[in-house]
Amino acid sequence: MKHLLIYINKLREFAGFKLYVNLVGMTLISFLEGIGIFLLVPALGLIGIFHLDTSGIPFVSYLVEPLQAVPERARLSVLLGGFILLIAGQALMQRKQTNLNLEIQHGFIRYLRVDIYKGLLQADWAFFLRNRRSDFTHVMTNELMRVSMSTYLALRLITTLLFTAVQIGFALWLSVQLTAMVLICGLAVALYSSKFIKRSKSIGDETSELAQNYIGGMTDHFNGMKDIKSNMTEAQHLTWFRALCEKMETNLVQFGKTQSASQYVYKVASAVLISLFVFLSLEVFHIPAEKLVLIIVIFSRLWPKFSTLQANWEQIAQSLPAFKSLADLQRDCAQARELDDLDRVPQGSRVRMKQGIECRGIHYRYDAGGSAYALRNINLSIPVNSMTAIVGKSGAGKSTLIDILIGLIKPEEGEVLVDGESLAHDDGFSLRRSVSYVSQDPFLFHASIRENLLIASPEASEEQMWEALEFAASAEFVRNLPLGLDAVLGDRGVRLSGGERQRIVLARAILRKPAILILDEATSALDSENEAKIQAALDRLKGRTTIVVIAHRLSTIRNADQVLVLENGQVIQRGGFQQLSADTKGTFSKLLEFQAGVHA
Ligand SMILES: Nc1ncnc2c1ncn2[C@@H]1O[C@H](COP(=O)(O)OP(=O)(O)OP(=O)(O)O)[C@@H](O)[C@H]1O
Repeated sequence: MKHLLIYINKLREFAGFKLYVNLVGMTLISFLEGIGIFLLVPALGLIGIFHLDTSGIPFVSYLVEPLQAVPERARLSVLLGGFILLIAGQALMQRKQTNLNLEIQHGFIRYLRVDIYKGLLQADWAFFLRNRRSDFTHVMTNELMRVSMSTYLALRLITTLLFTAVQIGFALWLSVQLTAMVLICGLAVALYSSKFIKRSKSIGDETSELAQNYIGGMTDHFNGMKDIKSNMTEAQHLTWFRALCEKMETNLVQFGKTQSASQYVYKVASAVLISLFVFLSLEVFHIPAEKLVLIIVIFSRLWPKFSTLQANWEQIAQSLPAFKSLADLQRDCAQARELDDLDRVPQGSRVRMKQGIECRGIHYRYDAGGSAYALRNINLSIPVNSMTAIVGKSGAGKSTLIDILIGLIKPEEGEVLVDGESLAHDDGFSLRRSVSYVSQDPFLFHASIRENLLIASPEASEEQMWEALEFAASAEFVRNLPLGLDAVLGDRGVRLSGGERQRIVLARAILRKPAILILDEATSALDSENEAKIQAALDRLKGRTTIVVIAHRLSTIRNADQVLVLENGQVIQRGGFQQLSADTKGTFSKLLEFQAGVHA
């Protein structure tokens, strides 16, 4: 419930005045709808179609008596004309209100989408390390739709309640005894039906879990389609998918059945109640026929409202887990927020490094309570415009060190300094803005090469793009593509070879004119010829840009000014390439020897 209130409040914040207009409109329409029928029966009686005495009925006689001033022959036409006007007015209001409804509902969905996406973008990298990506997709699609629909439904529920209260007021005016009796019966049915609400909530929990598994599974399967096809595990995946779909089907059918069961209870109760009601009115309370007709009219309109209230409430109860998922995600994003004002980021300043970057006493654990340190007491310096190579076995901590260097994750102990100054909050971003980072698993969008390049530097000219492609030894193959720069790459660049992908990503990194270029295994998929070309290009960059390279293939770092050897999260050796190769007892020369043996 707490979470439902949060989103009702958000809807109020988003829609403001429009929402109140809409709520009043909804109540008014229900009221007019009720009044039309409410007046028609006694009015027909008044003009002599029925023999009803309306003088004793409050409100009704007051409203329809002016009809008596109309000549008798014209009464029916005037009455029906008035009825048409009332309904037409109500239909017009309904149309306006439906349009306003649409605007508010879809606007609210857009508002939530942007709000959540913005929250995710503002969160730090550690947050993404802790969470499964497909869960974000799940929350932003299934759960968000359930939340926006049910928030709105909750507001409609309030207007239905209002309308119901007005109707009850009329009914009480007409007969306290009979109204009290109907209310007590209604309450008894509502109490009995509370089990349907509980059941809806637990079905909703399962709906959320199944939808989460569905999106998670789909994402994994489509990302791993090459593995599925090459290992021929299609049948196992189909079995998993079929079982999940069956559970989803059962879950939705169960919810539908719960709703129809509660509607059934209301329908049966309504028949029993009306019969009892008519019997008591005529046989016990001796209520006049015209009052009885009115009360029947009122309750025949009121009772469906009770069952609508029940159905809406079940729908909301079924969505409560979605409210919780959305609220939890927004809360977690807010707790992990590193960027306050997203719109400021692109215009932010870049660092002008004069001396270099330094790490002092850095410690880092992925699991804060655990004993495994990914980095332990790291002390190093990276001089400006030099080339530093970081080497070490798999799992030594190389990528973690890079993440700390560029401020993606914060060290548990120790600090990173730029030109001797600790990275204060905003300076951390100015450093990141000055870095071009090519990761082990570079990312290309399903768009043209041009769009992929421009995402890094929207202002770049055609000439600059070709220069960058030339640098990354990719100009030739791009020129040979039928559409050149406008060739579309496919999901994550799937239409290119691994080496071609790496070269495009490298070109994108260079196009940004970074102060610091970080290459994490960025040339691992290249053949010797293209790797040599990139080596030459990096050599030309030396002295103008600070370059940090992580490489398993040690031949690629021959020209590095400094080599840092990591093992178990610690720097165990440092020095120039030749110096470390000459130290025959050191780890570096052993790594070199091993690679020479492998490649011999
Ligand atoms: N997201 C993560 N959550 C938990 N532990 C992690 C995570 N990423 C890395 N680690 C652990 O931290 C340690 C250092 O990992 P890191 O990726 O920095 O090594 P690496 O030297 O870059 O390895 P590789 O050469 O294989 O890429 C490893 O023990 C790894 O298992």
